[in-house]
Amino acid sequence: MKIAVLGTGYVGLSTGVCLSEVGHHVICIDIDDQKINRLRQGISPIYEPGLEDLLTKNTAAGNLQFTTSHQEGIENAEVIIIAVGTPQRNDGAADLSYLLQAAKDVSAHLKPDSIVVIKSTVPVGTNDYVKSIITNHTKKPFKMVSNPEFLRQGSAIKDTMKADRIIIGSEDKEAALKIQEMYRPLNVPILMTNVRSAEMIKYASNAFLATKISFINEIANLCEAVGANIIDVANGMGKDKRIGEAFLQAGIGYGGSCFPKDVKALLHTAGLHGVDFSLLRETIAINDEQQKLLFTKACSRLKQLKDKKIAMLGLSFKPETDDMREAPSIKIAHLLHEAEAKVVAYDPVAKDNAKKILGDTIEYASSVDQAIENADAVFIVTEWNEFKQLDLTEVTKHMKQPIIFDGRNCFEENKIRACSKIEYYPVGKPAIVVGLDT
Ligand SMILES: NC(=O)c1ccc[n+]([C@@H]2O[C@H](COP(=O)([O-])OP(=O)(O)OC[C@H]3O[C@@H](n4cnc5c(N)ncnc54)[C@H](O)[C@@H]3O)[C@@H](O)[C@H]2O)c1
Ligand SMILES: O=c1ccn([C@@H]2O[C@H](COP(=O)(O)OP(=O)(O)O[C@H]3O[C@H](CO)[C@@H](O)[C@H](O)[C@H]3O)[C@@H](O)[C@H]2O)c(=O)[nH]1
Repeated sequence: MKIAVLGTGYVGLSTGVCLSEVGHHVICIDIDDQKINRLRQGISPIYEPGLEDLLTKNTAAGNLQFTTSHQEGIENAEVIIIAVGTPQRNDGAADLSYLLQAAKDVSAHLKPDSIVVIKSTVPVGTNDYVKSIITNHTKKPFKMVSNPEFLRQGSAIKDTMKADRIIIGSEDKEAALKIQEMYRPLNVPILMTNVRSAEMIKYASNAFLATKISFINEIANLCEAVGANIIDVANGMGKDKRIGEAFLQAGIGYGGSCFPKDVKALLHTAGLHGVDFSLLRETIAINDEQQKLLFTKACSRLKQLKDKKIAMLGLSFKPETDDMREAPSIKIAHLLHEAEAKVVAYDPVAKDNAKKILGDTIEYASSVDQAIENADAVFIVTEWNEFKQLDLTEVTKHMKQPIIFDGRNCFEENKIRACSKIEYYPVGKPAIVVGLDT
């Protein structure tokens, strides 16, 4: 099938690369010529495991092309997938300006009877709105399908190739069957719905997962207060199939380009329809507080943060990505900066993106060793494998005071107790102090 993808971000690029891998002819279009130039050279503009290999392989095989020309990309395509950004507006609603421009770009070059697929996350009713825009800009017949995306950053290729489900929402059976055909080689479950249900499934899924995280974080805070252990509690809860083990990792809150904005957008949609979705307000409020947890604990333990050296391990919003959008590290860095602490951060891949947001609010180390040298405390912000594998005896030896605030519960108790001197503060579990009087 000849497919055009608009937008070579996390979603568009992963989708384009995977559809080419299963034998389709894909042309990816972006307005960012620097991205397209890099992609043409086989260089991925984002850090995403496995992406570059498939990119190089399918470009060489002739299945995958890149262009900045909407005409070149769209005029021969049977299926046009829109995967442009829908960021958050100041009032919490989704900003649809990129999408509406993309719709105009599509209508200018549409081949008759092609199918326009909206993969971007869009509020209920947006597909109908986009359909009216395209109809107003072209006389050619076309069909529309809503096909929201559920991949996670850091595992985008795996999530696309082995998706739990694909949602195809359309009022046009022929168009839905064609998109089903497009995905058939992936051999994953496909669910057909109407357009508005498809749009809602995306927001409901993200809001549910975000709420699950806020719920487990509140349980973790309660565990600390009553002397329970969140790891055992989450494990015990997760064994119940009705609850499930996934997304019960307590920590310093959710971040990223999706949960924060999508929960707010759903709340905004509810408000527009007179529904008071107070649960979502609480999900957001709990998350905002949880992101301050390490800072609050450090203030209480160290009393005065002024001129203290804090080593921040991890900047990206989760491991295996260089994405800094809504990363908890941003709030933590600002709080520490306001308290006049000296922050030295290390992240295996997110340093360049972090610099664009945090500038010289913090210093950037090029290794864990450099960050922790002579530190008064370590904050573990992102659970990169590199950090989970650290030898805590070595780490604490190089610190001024062996104090670790672990926002992602990276270490087993025996590893901590093997240290001769350490103060270790996890989330939702009792602190561990070895070899020190506190
Ligand atoms: N990032 C994720 O993990 C994820 C997962 C599922 C769904 N989503 C949703 O998918 C959508 C895209 O997210 P993303 O993270 O990939 O975005 P992104 O910001 O990484 O990429 C969007 C790309 O679209 C390009 N673009 C903008 N207007 C264009 C146009 N008119 N023609 C061609 N290209 C254009 C931009 O230059 C940019 O490269 C959003 O709606 C998001 O909510 C994201
Ligand atoms: O048990 C958990 C799981 C996740 N997180 C945090 O939640 C955030 C989001 O993580 P994750 O969902 O793994 O990454 P995303 O790439 O943001 O993916 C989410 O957002 C995407 C965009 O809509 C959806 O497609 C995915 O299905 C959805 O999981 C991160 O900050 C994680 O640290 C936790 O704190 N505890």
